[in-house]
Amino acid sequence: MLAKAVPRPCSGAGRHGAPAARLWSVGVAGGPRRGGAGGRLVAADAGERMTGSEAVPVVAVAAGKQPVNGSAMAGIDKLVTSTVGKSTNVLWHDCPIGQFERQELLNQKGCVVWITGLSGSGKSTLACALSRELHSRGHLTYILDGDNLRHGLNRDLCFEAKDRAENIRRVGEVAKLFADAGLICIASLISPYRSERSACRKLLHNSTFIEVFLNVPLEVCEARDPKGLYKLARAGKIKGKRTN
Ligand SMILES: Nc1ncnc2c1ncn2[C@@H]1O[C@H](COP(=O)(O)OS(=O)(=O)O)[C@@H](OP(=O)(O)O)[C@H]1O
Ligand SMILES: Nc1ncnc2c1ncn2[C@@H]1O[C@H](COP(=O)(O)OP(=O)(O)O)[C@@H](O)[C@H]1O
Repeated sequence: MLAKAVPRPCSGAGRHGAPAARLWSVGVAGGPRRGGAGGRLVAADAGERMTGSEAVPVVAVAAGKQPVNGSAMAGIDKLVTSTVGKSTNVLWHDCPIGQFERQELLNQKGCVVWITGLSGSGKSTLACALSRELHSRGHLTYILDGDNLRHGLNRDLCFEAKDRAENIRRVGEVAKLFADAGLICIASLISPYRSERSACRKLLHNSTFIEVFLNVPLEVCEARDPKGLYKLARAGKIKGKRTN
């Protein structure tokens, strides 16, 4: 069923000429949907459109400038920016079209099916079969396959432990975005570290996270060895194929 939602602009919206103080309030850390590490900006009057001049303060604050009394920014009582990782002065922008509205549009719930297992255990095959089946039932899916992602997003990573951990972290973040978009996201990567998989599960606190372990014995995977990786590993020609 299609959503009843009328298209509305994103956060920080306000009627042209209206005092900016009406437009924003600092919201509710740990509110119902999501939030950054610090406080977050909530559109108090999000049904109205922001004009170019009103947009300046957000840009200015996002750039780390302080509001000045009597300036165009004087009406904004308080904008809270956060330091997140290596990024300073960043702001969380909310939009009235959120996960709920997108899910309504798609008539499905966003979630992540995370398939983990040894190389050759059948992750890609299962991901593809699941995607095909769900697609035939009218569900929108997207596969995040470890092999495929290493052709682009993760091409800078190798197979040392820290790179695998970063690989898993990035895929978790992308999976979170897909689930937030309302899709059924199927992630299929070796993801050998329990701690990293748990971190991904925690990231997905707004969506269902289903972990599927393909419990296929090493000997079976090695006998399949479709890419010849086990052979190379046994010959000492590649490293880092251990899981723990
Ligand atoms: N050590 C090493 N050297 C070379 N190639 C390797 C190595 N480990 C994995 N692979 C191949 O990379 C594919 C993707 O791995 P992943 O990103 O899923 O691995 S991980 O989650 O980061 O551990 C992975 O895909 P699958 O075989 O489909 O699992 C392998 O083909
Ligand atoms: N359930 C299964 N039974 C037997 N062979 C399988 C099964 N699933 C996958 N395979 C085969 O195993 C090999 C590895 O499968 P693949 O999906 O590429 O594994 P992974 O993505 O885990 O590396 C392929 O040749 C595939 O056809």
